[in-house]
Amino acid sequence: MSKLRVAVLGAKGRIGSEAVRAVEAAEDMELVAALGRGDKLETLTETGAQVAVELTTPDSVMANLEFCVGHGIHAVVGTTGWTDERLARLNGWLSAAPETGVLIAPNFSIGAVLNMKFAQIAAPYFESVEVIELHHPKKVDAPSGTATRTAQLIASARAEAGAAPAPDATETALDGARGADVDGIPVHSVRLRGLLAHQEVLLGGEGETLTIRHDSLHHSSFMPGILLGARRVVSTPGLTFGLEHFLDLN
Ligand SMILES: NC(=O)C1=CN([C@@H]2O[C@H](COP(=O)(O)OP(=O)(O)OC[C@H]3O[C@@H](n4cnc5c(N)ncnc54)[C@H](OP(=O)(O)O)[C@@H]3O)[C@@H](O)[C@H]2O)C=CC1
Ligand SMILES: O=C(O)C1=N[C@H](C(=O)O)C[C@H](O)C1
Repeated sequence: MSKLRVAVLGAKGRIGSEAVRAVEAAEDMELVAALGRGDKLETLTETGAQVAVELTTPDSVMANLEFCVGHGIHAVVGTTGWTDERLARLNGWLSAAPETGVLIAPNFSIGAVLNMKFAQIAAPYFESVEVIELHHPKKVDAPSGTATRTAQLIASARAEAGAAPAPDATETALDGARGADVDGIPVHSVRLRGLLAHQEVLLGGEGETLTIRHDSLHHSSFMPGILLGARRVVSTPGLTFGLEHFLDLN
């Protein structure tokens, strides 16, 4: 059986360098390109890449995806910074390339995907819900893509169930004291040396609390999800948002 031809974009970065090693170690894959900033995207077509694993930065991801989709190269994307406007642009490119697949995964680790799923299930049953994400201090953005997605999923689960908005402070002495507001859910970001990627969803009701916590302790936690994404995206045209769709969790 021929091997899946995979390229990594952002190959010198924290997660990209780990992805290079994971693809090289996968028996059913061949690493055909490992690109850093400034490297030519044409390498992807020259090397016959079938899947590009995109692990760069929010300022680079759109140009990379425009090239990939425009050349029929499937993409597995971990890079953050997704807005409705960016998703609409990506969907526009995909509509002109109906056989091409793109997976955007806010988080590739199974524990983080389950953290989001469990939070979604629990959210309607508690009066109060808040998200705390904790990351290494070199992380480029805040809040994390995972926390933003978690809050969106929580908010839609609560809206569907007809849950009332959580009670909140009527006054704050300092801006930011209640975190960022993502669809009505407070999201708090901690940046701390020694950490990698962590998230707590705190839920509170009458006389009880529930805490759903996940810890990524090493970038290896993201690798099975990236490899699964690469294997599945080639037969999944269009945009898939969230690894849970490839884990059949929905
Ligand atoms: N979905 C998930 O599970 C995960 C997602 N992430 C996300 O992945 C992204 C990268 O994170 P991280 O590895 O920590 O960041 P790093 O800054 O360590 O890595 C990003 C790398 O991409 C390079 N780069 C920038 N632009 C381009 C380009 N146009 N082509 C090729 N390479 C480029 C950077 O080069 P230079 O240094 O020269 O700018 C850098 O080497 C972030 O958005 C992060 O949030 C991270 C972990 C897990
Ligand atoms: O930058 C990181 O490190 C991570 N980024 C992703 C995010 O923003 O959610 C995934 C994970 O949290 C690690």
